[in-house]
Amino acid sequence: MTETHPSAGQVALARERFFEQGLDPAPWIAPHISRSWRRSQPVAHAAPAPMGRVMLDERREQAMRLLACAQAELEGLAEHATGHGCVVVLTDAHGLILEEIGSPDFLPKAERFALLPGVDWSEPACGTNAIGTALAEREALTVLGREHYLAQNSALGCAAAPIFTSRGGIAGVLDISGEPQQINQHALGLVRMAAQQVEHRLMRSQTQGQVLRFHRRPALLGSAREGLMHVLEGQIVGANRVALELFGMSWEQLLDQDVESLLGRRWTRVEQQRGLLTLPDGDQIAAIMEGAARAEARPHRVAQAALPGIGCAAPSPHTDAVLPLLSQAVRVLNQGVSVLIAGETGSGKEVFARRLHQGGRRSGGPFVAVDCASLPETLIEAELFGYAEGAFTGARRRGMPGRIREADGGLLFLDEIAEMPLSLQSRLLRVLEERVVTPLGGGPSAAVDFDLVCATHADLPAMVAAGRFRADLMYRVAGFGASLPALRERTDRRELITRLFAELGGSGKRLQLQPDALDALTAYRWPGNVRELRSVLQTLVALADPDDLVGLTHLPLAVQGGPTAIGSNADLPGTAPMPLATMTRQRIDQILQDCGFDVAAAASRLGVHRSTVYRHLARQRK
Ligand SMILES: Nc1ncnc2c1ncn2[C@@H]1O[C@H](COP(=O)(O)OP(=O)(O)OP(=O)(O)O)[C@@H](O)[C@H]1O
Repeated sequence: MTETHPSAGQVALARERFFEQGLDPAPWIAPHISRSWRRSQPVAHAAPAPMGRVMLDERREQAMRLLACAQAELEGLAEHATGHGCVVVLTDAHGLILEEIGSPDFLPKAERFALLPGVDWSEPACGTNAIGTALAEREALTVLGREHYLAQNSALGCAAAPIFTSRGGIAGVLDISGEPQQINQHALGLVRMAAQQVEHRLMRSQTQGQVLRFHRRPALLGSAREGLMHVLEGQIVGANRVALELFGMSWEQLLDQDVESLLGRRWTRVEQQRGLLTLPDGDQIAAIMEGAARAEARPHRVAQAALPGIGCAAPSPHTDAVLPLLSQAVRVLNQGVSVLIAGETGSGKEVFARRLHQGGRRSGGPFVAVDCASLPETLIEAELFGYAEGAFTGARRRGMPGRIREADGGLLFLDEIAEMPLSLQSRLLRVLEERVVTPLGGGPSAAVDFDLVCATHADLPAMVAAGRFRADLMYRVAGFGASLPALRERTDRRELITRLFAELGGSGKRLQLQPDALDALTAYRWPGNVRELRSVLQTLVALADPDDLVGLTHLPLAVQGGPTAIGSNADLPGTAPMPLATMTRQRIDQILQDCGFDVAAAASRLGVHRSTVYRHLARQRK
């Protein structure tokens, strides 16, 4: 984008035409600003508030790979920002600020503008601004002074660039903000280049298949300016923007193509091959095919301060036994098939759903999660399908679009789908078939397009047999079944424990998990699965002093060994295996009793959500 900036007078004129006379501001202002003002018209004028610490930590955790890969650029840009009285900001794919560093002079002002971690700077939340508008326009741009939609931001100047995923989605946004006069073409160039670097690192951190690297100038192979294609099982599953430019193709045209038909046979299934690649225009350029995620391409280590609670945030997907299932599920989801995730409580169903979203074709769209179990039956209909103005007593005056409409263009995650009331199942099925939602209380219907992922820990076929779940809906939602192993069944649990211990602060405090402790942690049955594991590890890290050796005696008694270790029969009466569900129910009852029926305490000991315990109690009452 080339930018010749309008003068302050021109912007003032454009504002008057648009805000006071309701006219098109276009002749006086950059086209992206006028498009954005029009999109921003429903935005409220209140200052956005930051989300709570716990929620923000969750969002950071979800963006772990982005944070790890962007750390070096954040630090590099911070040097420039500090020198110019500015701050650097990294957001996630939805415009939520994850990180902010920079000039101590500007940080207090940034706080006044709510330019803070945990604040949503998407266009729907804040109107025209560099972060939200770069997300909406999918390009690097500046928004200066009164070009901001909200007058309260008119003393701010920002340059932002989107960071693209290798499938054309958006992973996040890098932004430099300061006084408007500090933000110029140079700042824009810097964030644009930094975003390209982050994209390069994100792609080089792929762990499966091969990566083909190429450039017209062999000397630039290995730099962030090289073209990259990610090849998995003979198909092109990812590419960076340089590759698209060199091949003159869009992501839609390039992705999922057969690598042999595009590049010729010699580039398939060979690693460490150097040679000449023929571009569509006939030019031959230098290329290297290599195995994905070579050691030097690992994401940067994230500084402890940058990511509280997670020491070395770069996940180590080599140790992730769930990855093959995830990549299968992404493939089918990308073909429009619904995915049903099954697994015990705490086994990571929601985490899996979020990873599906991140890896899928709609990663740039919203991820909308609805927990069907936590909503009362009377509210779930309105929550899902929305309602028209004044549809029922207590309804918001202006109506509500509903979660299904919010998921348009993205992914709808229906957690605990088995808890969906029978009366609503047919309505949901109709929406899934017709892709049209009609709000409660009438009003116009809206077309919707989203990918669907559901989760359950119930036995859906048994519920169908018992007449509690519609068979047609089950077939519709369970196009592909992804069954997550319980933690005690995971073959990679030793590596997972080691990694999580490091990520949850163990590496930041330089703690060493002793072999006897690791053995006991690996042998424990983990009825609350990864959730329980995380809570035990977090406690261990919190209680340890820097440089401590963490041994067997530091572990909770239950984990130290004995009755609940894998392979022990202590949970089982006689030698007959007990169904898992019964075992889990008995354990919840036991812990509830131990805790004097304090649900919060029992949930924390079990390592599950309080809602899981409430659901368990509700089931007993039926
Ligand atoms: N692979 C993983 N790495 C790190 N943390 C994980 C992983 N999988 C799950 N967790 C953590 O475990 C906890 C439970 O995960 P999640 O909510 O996805 O489980 P669930 O199966 O949906 O649980 P429930 O059935 O109770 O809703 C969360 O804190 C999550 O961050």
